[in-house]
Amino acid sequence: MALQEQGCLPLPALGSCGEMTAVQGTTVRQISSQSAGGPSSKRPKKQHADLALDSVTKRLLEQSAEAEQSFYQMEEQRLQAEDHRREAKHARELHMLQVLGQIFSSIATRNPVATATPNTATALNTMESTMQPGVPMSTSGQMRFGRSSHRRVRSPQSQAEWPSYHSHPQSNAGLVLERSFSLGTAARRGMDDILPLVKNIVPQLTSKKHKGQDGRIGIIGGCQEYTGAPYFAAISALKVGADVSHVFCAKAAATVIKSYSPELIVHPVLDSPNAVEEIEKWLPRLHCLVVGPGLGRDEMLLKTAKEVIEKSKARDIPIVIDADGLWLVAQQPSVIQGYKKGILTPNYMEFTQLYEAMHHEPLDSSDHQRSAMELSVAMGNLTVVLKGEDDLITDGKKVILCRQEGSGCRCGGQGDLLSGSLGVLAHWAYTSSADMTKSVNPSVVAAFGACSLTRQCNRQAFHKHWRATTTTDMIQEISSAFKKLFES
Ligand SMILES: NC(=O)C1=CN([C@@H]2O[C@H](COP(=O)(O)OP(=O)(O)OC[C@H]3O[C@@H](n4cnc5c(N)ncnc54)[C@H](OP(=O)(O)O)[C@@H]3O)[C@@H](O)[C@H]2O)[C@@H](O)CC1
Ligand SMILES: Nc1ncnc2c1ncn2[C@@H]1O[C@H](COP(=O)(O)OP(=O)(O)OP(=O)(O)O)[C@@H](O)[C@H]1O
Repeated sequence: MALQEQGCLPLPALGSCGEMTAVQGTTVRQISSQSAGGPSSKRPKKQHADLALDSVTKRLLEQSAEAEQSFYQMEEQRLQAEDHRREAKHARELHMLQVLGQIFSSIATRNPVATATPNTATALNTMESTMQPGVPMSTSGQMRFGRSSHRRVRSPQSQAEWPSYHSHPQSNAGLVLERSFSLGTAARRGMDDILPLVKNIVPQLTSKKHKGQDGRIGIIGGCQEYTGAPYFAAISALKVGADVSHVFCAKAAATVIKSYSPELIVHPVLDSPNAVEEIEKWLPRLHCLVVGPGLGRDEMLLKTAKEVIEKSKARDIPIVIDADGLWLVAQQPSVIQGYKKGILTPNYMEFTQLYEAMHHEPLDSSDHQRSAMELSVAMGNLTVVLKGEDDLITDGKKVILCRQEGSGCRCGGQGDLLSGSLGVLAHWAYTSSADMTKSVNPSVVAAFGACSLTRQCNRQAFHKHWRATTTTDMIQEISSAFKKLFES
């Protein structure tokens, strides 16, 4: 208004109105033709020109006001249309939720002792992918698929007990839902539920303990070709908080591994004729075994690894199997099949080999969760950690996703960091009371912790080193990543 009083036109109105520009053009022409007149007619012509200018300005102001008004009208109509569209979408989503609620209730009623079999799980996954979880239901952002469906279907008891999934038949049905939703928006919710359990298993640092009590970990691996992998696993175990880390490797690898770090205890025994006896001597002192990083595929080393696994099972310690150890399992599944404290950590390639070895048919790559559960069940409900864009953890009854943000840097050796860390966490999880893990499978809790930690290390190292990130850089981050995730 003030601008108009000063004779200035509102710019947006002028800019948005073609007619006005034309009027303005006329005005300019009129003014210039009038100012081209002779000196004798100066005064009357000037008065005439002033009058013309006044009327043109008035017209311009009127048109500007009209344009402004029509602009606001159009904007109001647009907003109304958007409101209608949003309301319709909201109503459709609500309807979908009601239908799903009914379906889930009927599943729970028809099958009160339902367990999360791969098939049910897959059916639910399919629904979930149709629902595109993660999309807010309303623009207010108050209601999201995972949470609202979850409220509708789970009984208060199962909700209170989650993630305890062995105790109550109804909680099993609720669990299936939890699982299906936990793969979407509530995957983060699932993470939120497991993370406190990982925190629970971390032992207190106290002056009352002696060396070794927080973990003595053994790594079976390291040969002529691969010295980095067992080192990464062993040093990661120490950095996570184990007190002692042993590496049982082939002679050719021992001096090299020792030279990387004085912290490690290195036994050059893996290719010696009495390898099993040499390693067996140490087993009573070990809390957990990690088999496979840098093991290679030499027949003799694999045979030794197999026998060491057998001896360790008899001692009831957790056994993490990674890398070439998984090759061994693919050849001879019985070596670990049915051993509840066994944890397999395949990457996708290793997973495919294992799956096909167990099922004698090609892997259906369209449903990783189902396949991972099937593999776990076929292995006797061993915990399987399928590493990838999301890490998928299952004991055949439930699937948990770890989506801790990592980075796009896939330097070799990250899996070794994971398996070494997992060794320590598995020891802590199995020596914690059931109360601490809320009766969740300790292997699952430990696996979730190790995956989160590895990914967080990857993220932190990547922030510092970008493309140059290596596993050594990630190992440097273990201390602060661990603190951030589990001690804050
Ligand atoms: N510094 C060291 O000492 C290190 C030693 N290490 C040790 O080396 C040993 C052998 O391990 P490994 O990495 O060569 O065997 P593995 O993982 O089967 O890859 C073989 C091929 O499979 C593929 N592939 C892999 N992942 C995939 C995926 N997600 N999705 C799809 N494809 C995938 C890919 O083939 P591509 O398709 O690229 O041709 C890859 O080349 C083992 O003992 C290990 O501990 C490592 O720990 C690294 C650090
Ligand atoms: N596409 C991905 N996006 C994000 N993180 C990933 C991705 N793939 C793997 N990771 C992470 O990297 C870690 C190691 O997985 P990876 O598949 O590299 O194992 P690996 O091949 O056995 O490793 P290694 O090189 O030690 O043999 C896992 O914790 C996983 O979370």
